[in-house]
Amino acid sequence: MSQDTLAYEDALRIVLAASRALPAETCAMSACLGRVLATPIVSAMDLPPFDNSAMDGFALRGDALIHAGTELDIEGEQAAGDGLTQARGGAWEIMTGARLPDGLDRVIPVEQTERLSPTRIRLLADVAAAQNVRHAGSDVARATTVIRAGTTLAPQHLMLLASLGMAEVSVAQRPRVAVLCTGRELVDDPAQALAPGQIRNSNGPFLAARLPLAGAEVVHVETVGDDAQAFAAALQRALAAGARLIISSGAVSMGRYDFVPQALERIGAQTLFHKVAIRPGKPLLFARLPGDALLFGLPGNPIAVAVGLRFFVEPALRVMLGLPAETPLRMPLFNAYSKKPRLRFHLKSRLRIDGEGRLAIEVLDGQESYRIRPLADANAWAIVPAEIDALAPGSLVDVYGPGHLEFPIPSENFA
Ligand SMILES: Nc1nc2c(c(=O)[nH]1)N[C@H]1C(S)=C(S)[C@@H](COP(=O)(O)OP(=O)(O)OC[C@H]3O[C@@H](n4cnc5c(N)ncnc54)[C@H](O)[C@@H]3O)O[C@H]1N2
Ligand code: MOO
Repeated sequence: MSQDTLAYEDALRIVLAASRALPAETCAMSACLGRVLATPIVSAMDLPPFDNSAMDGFALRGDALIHAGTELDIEGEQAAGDGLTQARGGAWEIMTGARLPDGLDRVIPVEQTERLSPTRIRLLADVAAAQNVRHAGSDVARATTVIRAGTTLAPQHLMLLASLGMAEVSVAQRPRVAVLCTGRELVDDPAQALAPGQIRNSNGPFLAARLPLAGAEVVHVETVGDDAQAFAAALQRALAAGARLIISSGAVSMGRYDFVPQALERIGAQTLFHKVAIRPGKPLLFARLPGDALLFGLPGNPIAVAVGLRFFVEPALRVMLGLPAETPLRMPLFNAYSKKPRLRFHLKSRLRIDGEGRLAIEVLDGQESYRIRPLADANAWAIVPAEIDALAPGSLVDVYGPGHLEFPIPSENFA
């Protein structure tokens, strides 16, 4: 390994140190799905807001257990939505969710009663105090923290926010990101026929699709030829569009047209590292641009782009969003695996379940960084550290989901 090739852990440390948490902004409840909460949600009210019935039945009161066989007059009716009602005993016909009339303390379900006349019932079961009553504040008490800062808001959080009547929340600003694909072989327009030597741009659509799932906002996407000047001009357009993070693909390796390092030097960027002891994606470059935007120069091979995004850009996005470092899952390996020493491998993998519902991780065939078909079959990444050369089936490996906000979803059974 050449001296300027960093271990992944050292490179990651540099990425994390260069990344800054973004300030919070206010977001309407209707638009906050998937955003990261910046300030904890503290309930300003009780949930339920009032004592109410868990059953359709009759609300009663008593100082002790009311015994089966007791007969009571029906004094009134309370349906969901009915407001304040004062009761002085007797039986009140009540519906599920209806506010318990003041003065009553328990509910007997209608099927445990016998109707003696239109105005009188007999109880067919004992009724204890508080039975079938959902008390005010029993789910959420006023002034308690109900959603922690750093939570990625999902529909179940919106259920809670809606119940609390919250119109807006404070969320971390989304990192604004630009995607620049380099290479004069690239064709963006699907309607354009490929000339000899040309290929379609697949990194651009991949990055533009993955970044929003990772919590970022894509503000600029551009394809540029193999030309340092054109690249520098595209960088300026990306910055003008508000990007604070720029992801480029290609032109960071050893070829004659691998101009990204020189272009960065020319605009006065500070290269923080170039080349990491990983596969794929070894020639990955990380720089700070004048004005403090960050640039990840991802190697052009499509799987190097996917790995660069998942294991370098996404950890930076987590810092910007105020999220802690990820903890990988530990999973038994389904198949044996061996690799080249001294490089950390990021493997296209599939989380699978066996007949008993046990999880295992299968390293897929076709790990070369130009092969995109296995990525389409993958639902996870397995990591084999630099110092390990071979693993037997059943060995535990670190597993990451397809994106830092996504849990890997196991695919069909082995059999
Ligand atoms: N002499 C050496 N050659 C290479 C080395 C090396 O160490 N010494 N490293 C190899 C590795 S590893 C990688 S990864 C690549 C990275 O190269 P670049 O970042 O300079 O990328 P390009 O040469 O521009 O492209 C590589 C490959 O990817 C295709 N590509 C590029 N952009 C796209 C896109 N937007 N969509 C689809 N495919 C794309 C491009 O056509 C090339 O096939 O260098 C190795 N070489
Ligand atoms: O690191 Mo490169 O991505 O192996 O092909």
